[in-house]
Amino acid sequence: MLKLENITAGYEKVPVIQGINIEFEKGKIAAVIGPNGSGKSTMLKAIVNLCEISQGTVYLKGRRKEDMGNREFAKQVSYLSQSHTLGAITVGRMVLHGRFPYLSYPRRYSKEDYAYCKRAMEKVGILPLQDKKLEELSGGQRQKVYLAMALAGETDVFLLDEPTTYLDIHYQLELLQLMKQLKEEGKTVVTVLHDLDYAMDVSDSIAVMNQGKIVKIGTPEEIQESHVIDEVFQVKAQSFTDEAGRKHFYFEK
Ligand SMILES: Nc1ncnc2c1ncn2[C@@H]1O[C@H](COP(=O)(O)OP(=O)(O)OP(=O)(O)O)[C@@H](O)[C@H]1O
Repeated sequence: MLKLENITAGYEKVPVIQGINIEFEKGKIAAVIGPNGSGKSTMLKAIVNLCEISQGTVYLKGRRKEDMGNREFAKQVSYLSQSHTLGAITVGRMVLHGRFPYLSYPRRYSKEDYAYCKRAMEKVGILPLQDKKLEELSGGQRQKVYLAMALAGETDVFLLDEPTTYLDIHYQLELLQLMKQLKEEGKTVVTVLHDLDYAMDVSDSIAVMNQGKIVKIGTPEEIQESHVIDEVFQVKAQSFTDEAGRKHFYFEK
């Protein structure tokens, strides 16, 4: 579905990620894990033109990204950023931005656009907040607004950079459920996660990054067995299996 071939990318001509080769499949959830500064966000940003690609090619459904218009690409790939700018804008208007790639002259949102936004706000439980201004919301509520904006695009691919940030434990679990639901709908989900338990639980595959490179790609089981987590995070990972048969991690230095 989405393929990165030999991607080198960074900021102001300084490469941050190098030689990235990975394919994200339809109807699968891929988690990206790695230490702070290892290049996880940069990899997602490279896909959506938020940093400079100096080498390599991004393919979407077999087509080179540079052969597609930005708008066409944005109709198929949405991106939830780790950091957000705040404007004096209502929740409803913000979520409508997710429909931006679909706007054509005279740049008026259609009934369909409003319906998609309503559905997205319902999915993340923020419909009652739609007339509130973003600046009046808590961090977690805002995170849900940006998530709804990403969902409103009804794209085939979702790139989510640390989507659980600011969310309380209840909504973190709801978000994992939402990702699984997107997968059931045949969507491709790529998510940067710091919580390794969540990454193991939700994903079909895990890419481990360190110092700008992907050092391992595998199923959660393969990653668990490989000791790569110990190496890149410089910890000793221990695990136990709960009564429901789920494996949990804890770490020692
Ligand atoms: N806008 C930018 N301009 C210059 N350098 C940047 C910029 N954004 C990130 N970097 C650098 O790129 C490197 C990788 O950062 P990136 O945000 O991709 O890492 P990350 O793995 O997502 O980290 P974290 O887990 O802390 O979010 C870091 O050294 C960072 O300082």
